[in-house]
Amino acid sequence: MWRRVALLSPMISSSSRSLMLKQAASGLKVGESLSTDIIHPEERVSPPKEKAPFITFVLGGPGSGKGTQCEKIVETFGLQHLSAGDLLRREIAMHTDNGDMILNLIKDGKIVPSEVTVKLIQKELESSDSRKFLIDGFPRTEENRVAFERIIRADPDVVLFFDCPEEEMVKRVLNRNQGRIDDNITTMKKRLKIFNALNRPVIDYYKNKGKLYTINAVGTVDDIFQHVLPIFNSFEQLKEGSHVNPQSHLGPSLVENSS
Ligand SMILES: Nc1ncnc2c1ncn2[C@@H]1O[C@H](COP(=O)(O)OP(=O)(O)O)[C@@H](O)[C@H]1O
Ligand SMILES: Nc1ccn([C@H]2C[C@H](O)[C@@H](COP(=O)(O)OP(=O)(O)O)O2)c(=O)n1
Ligand SMILES: [Mg+2]
Repeated sequence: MWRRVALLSPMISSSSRSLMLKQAASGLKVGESLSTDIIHPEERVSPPKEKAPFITFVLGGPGSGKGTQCEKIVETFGLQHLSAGDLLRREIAMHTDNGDMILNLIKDGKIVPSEVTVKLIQKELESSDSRKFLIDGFPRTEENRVAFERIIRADPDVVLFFDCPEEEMVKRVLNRNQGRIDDNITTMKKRLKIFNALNRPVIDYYKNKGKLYTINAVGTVDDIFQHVLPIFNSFEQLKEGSHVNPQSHLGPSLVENSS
């Protein structure tokens, strides 16, 4: 579990980490007392080097098909899907302390404070046994992005951007039929404005870092997935343990890595 990865957990201070390591080295369980605090360099144990988890951010306007493509990626490559929107909607459904605040923001097409969303994502990451994640609908703002870096202390390996014309996104959202409070034309117009103002800078940020894969999100679900496949196929660590043997039907030239 991620919880065990001291390197990625800002909640474990370096001093308590070193205490835990000393205790592990001496055969004591965490929590049992240690008689001395002095440890000689030659006695130091290195922490086991766990590989950082593989993180994909999935970006795109409302209705661009993020959730739909995530389902297909999960089926093929076995990544764990974390939808920021689903996590927030779960807070509303569970009537948590933040539930009403989240409901009002979502109804109005606005973005929930980053701290709230990142903490929800953090809980999921830390309680998961998976080592590869699809974080869908996040980061939606530069503030989201910076909060993730500060709290989770990790960077994405891949950033997918499903590029879809507004007209098509509006059509899809109005036909989504999932009973969502924000699937109406008034909220959708607000969401598109916020997407253009706040999500575009995040997309540009990852483009400049060479991590952005822009995918034309118009076409059938299967056609679009054919453009997603080669991206994930190019990462060896995703092939191990994937649910099916992923076949790449397209050459990489059809995927635009906008670096
Ligand atoms: N390629 C596509 N063509 C037509 N409709 C699509 C396509 N991909 C998804 N949809 C539909 O559009 C709606 C929005 O898709 P969804 O995956 O929820 O988008 P997002 O998560 O980006 O908001 C859903 O009803 C979905 O079934
Ligand atoms: N990082 C995020 C993700 C979603 N939200 C809120 C605001 C969004 O309009 C809603 C719905 O997000 P969701 O990703 O489910 O929406 P779409 O699938 O793109 O239609 O949740 C947020 O405040 N911050
Ligand atoms: Mg979605």
